[in-house]
Amino acid sequence: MAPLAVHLGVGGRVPAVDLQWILLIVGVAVVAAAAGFFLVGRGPSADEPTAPGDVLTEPRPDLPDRGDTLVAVPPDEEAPPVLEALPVVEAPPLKPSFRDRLTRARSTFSGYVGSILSRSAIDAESWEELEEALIRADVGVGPATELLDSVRATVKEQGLTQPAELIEAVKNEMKSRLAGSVELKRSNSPPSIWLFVGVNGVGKTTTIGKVGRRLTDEGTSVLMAAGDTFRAAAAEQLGTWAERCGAELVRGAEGADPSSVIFDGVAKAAAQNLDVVLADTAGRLHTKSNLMDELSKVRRVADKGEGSVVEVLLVLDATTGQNGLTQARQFTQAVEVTGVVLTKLDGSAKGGIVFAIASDLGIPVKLVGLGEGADDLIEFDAGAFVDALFEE
Ligand SMILES: Nc1nc2c(ncn2[C@@H]2O[C@H](COP(=O)(O)OP(=O)(O)OP(=O)(O)O)[C@@H](O)[C@H]2O)c(=O)[nH]1
Repeated sequence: MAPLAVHLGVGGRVPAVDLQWILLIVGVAVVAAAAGFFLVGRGPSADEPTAPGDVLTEPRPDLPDRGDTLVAVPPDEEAPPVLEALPVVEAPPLKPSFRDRLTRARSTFSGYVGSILSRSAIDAESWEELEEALIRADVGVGPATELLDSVRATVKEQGLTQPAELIEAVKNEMKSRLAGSVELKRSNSPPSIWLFVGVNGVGKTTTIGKVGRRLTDEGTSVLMAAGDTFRAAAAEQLGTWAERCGAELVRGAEGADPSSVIFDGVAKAAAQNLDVVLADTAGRLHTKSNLMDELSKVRRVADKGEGSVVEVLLVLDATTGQNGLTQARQFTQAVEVTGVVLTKLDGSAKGGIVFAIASDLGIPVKLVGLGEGADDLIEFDAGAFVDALFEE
């Protein structure tokens, strides 16, 4: 090797023979380090964070689960290609449930139920608390007394002594009083006409929108007839719902005769072979006899053409409590009401009105509004409703 002089620092010199040794040692060290890297495991240790692209056997709680299938790969197999991001599929909206939306109504009941359950036996106070809970929930004095009389008879007959048994007996009695068909009828000769009636602002137009959405989603063809010619914005509102769900719309000029608008709607639906006509009517005070007469006329005229009126749905606002019962009585006299739609139950502590309607008028509650959204309408389910009221 030719003698070389290498400068170290400012003035140091290293002899050529020493330099060869240094190069040899450095070379060996590099080779040893590289071998160590490959031998001492390639994956991260259990407590090291995983790098992107790593494959896991367990889902990572810190990552959204996209449903990808992840497979463990032995350390010396070649890693699979990184998974392509899957397209995000939107989940269908969850149906609202009584359980989630009846928090206000439940809050009326839960204190009483807790107190009754905390006792060691059924005593006089248990009955008093039950009665108070029912009246505060707007079941009404008459229906509450009737209901508790039946429960007393059951308690005696079956020799019940435990508070939990008492609560179960009350729930069963409530469920049996509310049981009934919630099915919305269809006419044998289409179109089926469903008329929506009620006082101002109870949610008629919104309910028609929600019902239209449900029907069109299941493949039923729908026409919405804007029979609320009194409030201009109502027809606009209905038009928006119709557009959103792909329903036909018939509307008249402001102040037009609502009977003729609905009649035209039925005629158009018949001409186009549509299945259901959802007919809106203006909100009216049940105490105004001329307006109630107008409603009787709407009902008669709607039935004159093809198809027939198979549902007259009285829309009631659950937050008005016992007043809803007075409305129901008056509307039933003007038009034969076939079912009730109870709206705004999501914001009401007065869910008990359901019992008052069932026992006083024998009209079934068929639909329930649990919010303002298009999907916030469900069929009335007596079992789920009563269970939700009593949940602690
Ligand atoms: N929280 C809640 N709000 C509702 C529900 N149903 C309707 N609403 C609201 O109630 C208000 C009145 O609804 P509308 O559909 O305009 O009532 P209407 O009966 O057609 O009114 P009029 O045409 O004036 O008689 C609106 O703000 C709706 O969003 C429900 O189930 N829950």
